[in-house]
Amino acid sequence: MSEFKVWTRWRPTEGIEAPTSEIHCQSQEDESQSRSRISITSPLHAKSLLQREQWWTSGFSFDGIFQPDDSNHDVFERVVSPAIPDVLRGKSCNFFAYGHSGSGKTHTIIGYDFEHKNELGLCLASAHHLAKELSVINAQGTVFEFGIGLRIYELRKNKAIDLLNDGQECFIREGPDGRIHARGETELLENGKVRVRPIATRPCWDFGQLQDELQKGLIRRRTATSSMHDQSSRTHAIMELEVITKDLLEARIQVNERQSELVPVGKIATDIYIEEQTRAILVTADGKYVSNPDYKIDQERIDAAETKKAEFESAVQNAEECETEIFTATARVHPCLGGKLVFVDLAGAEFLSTSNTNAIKQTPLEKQQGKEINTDLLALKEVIRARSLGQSRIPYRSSPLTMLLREHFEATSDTRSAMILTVSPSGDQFGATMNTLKYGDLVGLANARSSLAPSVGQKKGQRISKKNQRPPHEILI
Ligand SMILES: Nc1ncnc2c1ncn2[C@@H]1O[C@H](COP(=O)(O)OP(=O)(O)OP(=O)(O)O)[C@@H](O)[C@H]1O
Repeated sequence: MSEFKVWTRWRPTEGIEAPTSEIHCQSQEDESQSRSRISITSPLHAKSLLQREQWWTSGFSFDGIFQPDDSNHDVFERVVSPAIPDVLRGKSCNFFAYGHSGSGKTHTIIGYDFEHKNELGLCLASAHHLAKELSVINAQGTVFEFGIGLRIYELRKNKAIDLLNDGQECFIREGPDGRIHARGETELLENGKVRVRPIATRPCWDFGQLQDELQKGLIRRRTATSSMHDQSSRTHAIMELEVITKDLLEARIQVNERQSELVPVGKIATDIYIEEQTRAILVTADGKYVSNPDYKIDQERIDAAETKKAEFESAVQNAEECETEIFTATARVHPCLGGKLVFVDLAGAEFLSTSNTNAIKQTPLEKQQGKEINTDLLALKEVIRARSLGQSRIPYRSSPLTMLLREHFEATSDTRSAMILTVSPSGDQFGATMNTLKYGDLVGLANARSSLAPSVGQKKGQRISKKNQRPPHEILI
């Protein structure tokens, strides 16, 4: 069974945010389950809020709470570091950051200080750690050199924007094999060949190279101005780190080439079949379809086209087998090939609720975006819930986000994944902070089957944890 944890991270107040207007926060730990609940109260000056909007308490949904003085390194050590051995076993581990604009998602996932290793965000700290582990494996003199393949893309509606390939738009589709592919526009090549490129993978052979590529990709990340914030993250950004070798990347190029060659041949076979069937049918004056007595289907022509198509299908299959063989051969030396860390910076919490006070100011476009983001976030929660309940049917098809993440989720059996909710203690952000925590509460409760929480003080063995009694979030009860 895979493990999915939900963490909360409070960011410090910034210079202009007066400490007097901080959200009052308390946490309570259920030691039997090692889970915490959070209560927040709006600062007294927020008179504009309705009574029910001034106080909120969660269930025992959170696996841990990071305080404003916890460093990125502290977060990495507790959240991601335990997953690195899984990645080195060739597994996937997924990490989601969710929070409103300015709450600390970028600080948490990428970081702003690249000089001090303690301040690297989770993605870069993981890359640093992984690169070190791979260099140890490579130094053992194996015939394979392992590196990290980097992919960065963002999800806008039902399209993936490839940030390492000039922002190429990729369409998310389910293939005949039931797998989800994100592929670019169809390119027409010579000899009628057709090519559709997958999301680009940048091979990185050391940490410095990866850091450069990541920063270049993120510069392209779209941010848009909105009526609510100077800058708002309205898209989900996905960063994948995969253990690769040159041979693996080459084999994937070959699969893509063979698939490109198959497309026109497959189309010709389909066209010939349809043409023959159409000629063999007549439409009568009263609109009925009857067989055409003057035409005999040219079965030889259909068979010839199908035979050619089968040749090309077999070439695709051979190329796919070569890719599989690379995994088999590499696994004899080390199982790390294909291991992945996936970081998802989810679109902002300001778009979660359509009933919050900010929503009134939303433009029609922002409202539409809000609905789409809402669909994605709720679908994600349902997928996490269905997986934790061990259900046979997981609703991946409910949204483009879950379709796209399906492959990663499916590779996460018996591995560790987590969601980090980034929140601001600023009183002005109370509504957005509450929305973020509410979403984390839904995910956490859905995820923890047995932890439907009673109200405060109802259950023995629960007490306010001393370790959470740190400023600036004072204990109110
Ligand atoms: N835990 C933290 N410790 C110190 N500073 C932080 C922390 N979290 C956030 N900050 C600071 O707060 C500011 C906003 O953070 P950040 O840019 O990460 O927010 P964001 O959620 O990514 O916003 P957006 O969605 O608009 O891009 C930055 O100046 C960042 O350095």
